[in-house]
Amino acid sequence: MDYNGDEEQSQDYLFKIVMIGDSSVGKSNLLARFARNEFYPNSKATIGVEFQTQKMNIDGKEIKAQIWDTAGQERFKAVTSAYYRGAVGALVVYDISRHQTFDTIGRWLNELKTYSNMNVVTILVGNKTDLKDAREVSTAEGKALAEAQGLFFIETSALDSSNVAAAFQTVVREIYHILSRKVFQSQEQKKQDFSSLSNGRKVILEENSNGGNNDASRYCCSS
Ligand SMILES: Nc1nc2c(ncn2[C@@H]2O[C@H](COP(=O)(O)OP(=O)(O)OP(=O)(O)O)[C@@H](O)[C@H]2O)c(=O)[nH]1
Repeated sequence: MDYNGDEEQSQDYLFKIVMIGDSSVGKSNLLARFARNEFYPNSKATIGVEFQTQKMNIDGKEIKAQIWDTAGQERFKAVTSAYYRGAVGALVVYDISRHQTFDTIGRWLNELKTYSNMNVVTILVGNKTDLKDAREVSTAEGKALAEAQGLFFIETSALDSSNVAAAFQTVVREIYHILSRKVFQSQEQKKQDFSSLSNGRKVILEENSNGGNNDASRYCCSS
């Protein structure tokens, strides 16, 4: 086919997203609300690791988000490096009604930096906004930390559903846009390389749309 930049249309995208944050901030319930529209008022602490694959539509394109949830409690924590391996997005969650869960965000970000090997698209999530009277972390405080650390920011409630889908969509959309830019840039680069090689003659490139060795594949993991 002509090298027209459309070959990515036929690719499937699978993005690994990890959820981190202290115990009981609501990670499992955010995922349950997003993936199944469910909420558990008395959910138990996560033991080990769970994940859900969720189909999403971004810019008319079907994308699968493989969302990983692990225990915030140290004693239940699964093997850290395996949990982070291949992650391209992260939700770092705290509970707006417990300031101590906000104080540990720096530690979670350090862990993310240590174990993930590329620039992970990260959103800071202040959960439990339905607990208005018990709020201990202001929106301004959350926003300021996110800005200082270069993160996206959102406040959510898994209980009343507010902003839950938006939190996941923000991360997945940004990953998809970064990936699209990278694919576009590498295509432009290839075009330039070939036009200089062709010495002005017309060159038609054959591209294998399923070729694994491209920028897109680095953003994906196997299903
Ligand atoms: N009011 C309110 N409670 C919530 C919300 N999200 C979660 N909870 C409650 O908070 C508790 C802990 O929620 P989980 O989702 O299990 O928290 P977690 O972060 O996954 O906890 P670990 O598995 O221990 O890491 C449960 O009792 C939930 O019902 C929310 O948005 N609002």
